[in-house]
Amino acid sequence: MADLGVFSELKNQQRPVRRNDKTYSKKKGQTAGRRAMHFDLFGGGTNENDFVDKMEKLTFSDDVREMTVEPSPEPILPLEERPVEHHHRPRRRQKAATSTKMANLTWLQLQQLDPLLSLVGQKGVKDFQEFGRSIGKKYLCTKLGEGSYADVFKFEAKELADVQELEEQGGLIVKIIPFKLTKEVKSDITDLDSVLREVMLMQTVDALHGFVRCRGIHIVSGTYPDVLLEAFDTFKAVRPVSAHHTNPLKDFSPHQLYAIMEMNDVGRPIYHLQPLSAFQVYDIFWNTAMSLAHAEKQIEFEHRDMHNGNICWKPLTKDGRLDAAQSVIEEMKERPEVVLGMSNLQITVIDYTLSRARINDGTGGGAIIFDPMLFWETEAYNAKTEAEKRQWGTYRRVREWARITEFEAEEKARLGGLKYEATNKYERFQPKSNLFWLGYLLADMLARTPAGRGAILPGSSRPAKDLQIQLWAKLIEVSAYLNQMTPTLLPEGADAFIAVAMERGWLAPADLAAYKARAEE
Ligand SMILES: Nc1ncnc2c1ncn2[C@@H]1O[C@H](COP(=O)(O)OP(=O)(O)OP(=O)(O)O)[C@@H](O)[C@H]1O
Repeated sequence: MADLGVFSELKNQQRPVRRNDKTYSKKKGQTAGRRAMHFDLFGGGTNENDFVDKMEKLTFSDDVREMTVEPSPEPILPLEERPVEHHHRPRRRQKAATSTKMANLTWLQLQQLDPLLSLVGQKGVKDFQEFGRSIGKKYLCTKLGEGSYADVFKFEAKELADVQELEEQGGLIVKIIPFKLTKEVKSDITDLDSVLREVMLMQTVDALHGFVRCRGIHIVSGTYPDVLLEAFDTFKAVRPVSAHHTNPLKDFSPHQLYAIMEMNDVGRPIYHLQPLSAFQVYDIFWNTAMSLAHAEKQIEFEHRDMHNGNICWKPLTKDGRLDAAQSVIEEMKERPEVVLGMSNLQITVIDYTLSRARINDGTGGGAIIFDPMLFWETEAYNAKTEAEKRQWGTYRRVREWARITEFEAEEKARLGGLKYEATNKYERFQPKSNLFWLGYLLADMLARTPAGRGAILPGSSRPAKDLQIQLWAKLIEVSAYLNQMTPTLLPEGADAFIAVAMERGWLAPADLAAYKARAEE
């Protein structure tokens, strides 16, 4: 399939990031805006570098701080409104390293942290309590959600004067990932390598349209601050179905290491959006497909875990509109040239824990970041609901394709009489995985869509009705294509798929142009 090069004109704004410690220091400095936000979270008013210098002294010590903490009493739990409709990968959160382990860090272990600290521009490990004190002064914290590894909080400015500024910067979300230096087979706390990978991926996709902005990353150690513990408890009380993590004071030692990622607020996961209109599904699906296509070209990106908790939406405009404007569908006289964007949803792909990308170092030969997905080699999860089957079926499809590609590479080498260079199968660039996840995404949304009359927005004019019927028909066709076609016959990846979609009339050239215009803004 001819590559239309539809994304080649978009500027490559990647910040070069290198893997080897010699080159970490070459990483571009943060912009003033970023630094300001970064600075805020650790108690503004002084030079951040002074603070970093102070923090430098805050490296691990051998003295074990004895600490008995009474857990806060669990409040009476009201029923959560609705259950989560996606499932995190089966990694139980287990007891973290004990305080003795943390206190016994050797010089070698401290050396281990060095690449991560260099990557985030830190000279030492910061103090988690200090972080808590400074954010507590300025922000109200709400826990938004949790994943297999992390807790995610939303920060809202307390002072009216700061509210607008924060809003203009796109809000403030903080993901807190406890991690340890070593990989243990039976532990589910993230290890240093995984954090390094996620940090590098965050920094790499940061400049790409349709991906979350990374404002800053901090490496801290210490006891979970009260301000976050309160938010943690409230979440458990209000959303017991989603709250799986136990109180961090119970789980973690006072020397626990955490990576804190500051991001812009990209709204809520799409599983919250129901029922979905044709305009919404069209926008969510094609925006995601085009963002993936662009990322494939720029950084050989594969998401590999794009379930419905990892795509978020929020209104594009300040009026908060979340679907086609009533006046537009009532007064529509003919099909508009541009359909993309009618729902007014801004779509962002998040969570790159399992993602694969080539770090852009400006040479085209940057390091490849990938998760070996060892946990997924043997499968123990028994999917029950249709939604679970869709999600787990997609992990399986990705794995099968990786196995086929590996087998083919071996065979090719054997037939050519060449020595087979063993490569981890997840290291290879197999953008078809993006197509499998796009197939999942569309099927998931179509399954949550009302049938018959409910599929058409009330008050629609005849042309608006026809447009919605047409959009649904095409989306169903695309879903069948992505989900029923044998993988070998599918295009190479999302980029090639966009070309097919244009040829088949599933995506209008004007919509592609509208996407590009927004991406270049
Ligand atoms: N930038 C953001 N803006 C708004 N909400 C966010 C943001 N980042 C994360 N969230 C919320 O937090 C939840 C968990 O985040 P995330 O998926 O990154 O965690 P995780 O531990 O890596 O999850 P997983 O188990 O899927 O690997 C998301 O489903 C989303 O609701």
